[in-house]
Amino acid sequence: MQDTTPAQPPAAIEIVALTKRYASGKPAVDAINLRIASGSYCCLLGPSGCGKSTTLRMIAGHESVTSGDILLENRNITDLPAAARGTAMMFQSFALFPHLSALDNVAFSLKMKGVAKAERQAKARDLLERVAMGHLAERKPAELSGGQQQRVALARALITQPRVLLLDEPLSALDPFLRIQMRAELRRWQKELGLTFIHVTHSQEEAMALADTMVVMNHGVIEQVGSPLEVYNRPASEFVARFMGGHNVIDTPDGKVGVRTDHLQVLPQGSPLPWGAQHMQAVVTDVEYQGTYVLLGLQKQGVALSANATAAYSVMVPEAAFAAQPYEVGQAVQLHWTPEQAHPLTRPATAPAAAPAVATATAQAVPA
Ligand SMILES: Nc1ncnc2c1ncn2[C@@H]1O[C@H](COP(=O)(O)OP(=O)(O)OP(=O)(O)O)[C@@H](O)[C@H]1O
Repeated sequence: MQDTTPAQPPAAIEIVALTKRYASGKPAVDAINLRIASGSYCCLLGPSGCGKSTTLRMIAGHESVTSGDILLENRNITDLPAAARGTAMMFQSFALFPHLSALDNVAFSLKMKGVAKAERQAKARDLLERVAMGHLAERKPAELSGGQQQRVALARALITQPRVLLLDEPLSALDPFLRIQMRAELRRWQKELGLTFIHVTHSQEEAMALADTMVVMNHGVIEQVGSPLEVYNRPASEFVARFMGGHNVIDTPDGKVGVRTDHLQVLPQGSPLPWGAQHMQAVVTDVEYQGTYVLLGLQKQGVALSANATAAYSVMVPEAAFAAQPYEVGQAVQLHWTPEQAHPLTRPATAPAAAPAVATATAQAVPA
């Protein structure tokens, strides 16, 4: 019989039951399974201490593995030294040598390998040209802007011709404006080079902007793997819904559900509800003007409000709708939503993932 199963894109990295235990107690990374498609941009995302950097360092070979396996294009690299893996790492601070020119920084690893000066400098110059830094090749890092240093760091990582580029918070040293600009450059480089990028970040916004696939981690386990659209629209757990932001977690008789702040609707008390709508009574606790919309903070009716209490629910009301029907702090209202807009949150916030099948991180577009 013919096999009609769609072929999976080849995996650049496959992680099988990978565990890291630093000391007794809960592992920093707890038996995670993950498959990262070749040529994709994958972001490992999660709060501080969730195990994302440890995972990246184990892939890089900068951290030993307690148990489990790491495969790069079907080659088991778990116990190989970092330089023999086919990966390269780009760090948060770029880690450029301050006393070396951009050219010598890029050529450095070839020098360590004993490559002749003319050859290594030609390769380094070629890579600096590729990242539009050829004209600044003789400058020292201190004479370069943050964005230029990042380009040098990228060229330096690429000179070893890695199959997979690992990026540990590569944008966090940049100011907010430059961060957004360099984010776009990283994305463009990844597509142009056709390499697999694995990028660690704690920023939801950064991961959403960059990733083909987001891997959301918490307490050493993977909570969810999916495209930014899938993760944002269908958070799998209460943790993911709260961590991604823009969602309300609502207790219903059938369990907790997630409803986006722009999908939750508000009506004055006593107004007729749309047919089939699910609803609850609430009190307005905050009214914030945000330009194109007004953000209402609300609390379930009957819950005592203290001065420092944060709103339990948020609703985005378009500016024009708020002008037509304004709301005030202290006002009793009805919140409603359609069943289609409510996504069941299957797991409690801190429970470890159920025994996972190998989660697959697929590319949306795999450049040649
Ligand atoms: N060298 C180490 N020795 C002992 N514990 C460590 C070590 N490195 C990390 N840990 C612990 O392992 C857990 C995961 O750390 P990890 O650095 O991977 O988290 P992270 O998600 O990258 O956090 P951050 O965003 O703060 O860097 C944390 O509880 C951390 O304290």
